[in-house]
Amino acid sequence: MSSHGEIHDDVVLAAAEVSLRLGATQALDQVSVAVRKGECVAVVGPSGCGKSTLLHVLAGLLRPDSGSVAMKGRRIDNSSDAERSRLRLRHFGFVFQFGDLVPELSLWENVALPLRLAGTGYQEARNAAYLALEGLDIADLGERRPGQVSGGQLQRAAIARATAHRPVVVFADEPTGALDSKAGALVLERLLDAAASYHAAVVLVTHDPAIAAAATRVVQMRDGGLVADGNAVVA
Ligand SMILES: Nc1ncnc2c1ncn2[C@@H]1O[C@H](COP(=O)(O)OP(=O)(O)OP(=O)(O)O)[C@@H](O)[C@H]1O
Repeated sequence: MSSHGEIHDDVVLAAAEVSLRLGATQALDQVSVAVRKGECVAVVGPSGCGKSTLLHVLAGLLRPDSGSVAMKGRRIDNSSDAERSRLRLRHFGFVFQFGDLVPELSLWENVALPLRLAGTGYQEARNAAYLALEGLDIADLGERRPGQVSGGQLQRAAIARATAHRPVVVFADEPTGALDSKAGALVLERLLDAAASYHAAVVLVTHDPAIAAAATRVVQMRDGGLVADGNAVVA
């Protein structure tokens, strides 16, 4: 039995005392954090404090040097690269600042891509993609390529792609960074709505206090460690 066995059922993702050295930097130092179903955890702190590294470790993109990461009580940090890729495709969604949609594919094909890679059939993936685009009010742009839509529409397509397969956790690293604050708040609202519609948890890295205020919980980092973990003041 892992050390996560006793954790409450609502915990979908838990890091226990994770440490990771990157080059000469102790990027993570004994960090423990649990993410519960349906909550939005904002990870904040000064540049270089380890926010993105924590997100990457929680998402199974990086392996910690020590400590453990578990999804729904099952260790993921010590599984093979192939297993972690499969897990990410099926159970996690990602939204990054500089959107990484494939330029040669239409928006709906981009949204369907994680589903197709996870083995979903063409028609089912297409339907799920259009449903997600519909939810973000851009179904009419489904046939366009990323180069043929605005920045805000691109962000919405990225949210559709991150949520169409109904992941357990959506990871967002500065998802609103390239937008002005009004557009940024709207994008975040859409992300939280999309996640809330099926109780997905959101782990959000941001340097923007206004964005963090929309989260249900704020985790503050400094020098690779957590310095605060508590409820956000909801504006
Ligand atoms: N591949 C790497 N090799 C060496 N050091 C790294 C590497 N990646 C990150 N670091 C260092 O690890 C620390 C944590 O980086 P990380 O990107 O997690 O910080 P962050 O809080 O997300 O920063 P920012 O807000 O500026 O994006 C930083 O000091 C960074 O310079």
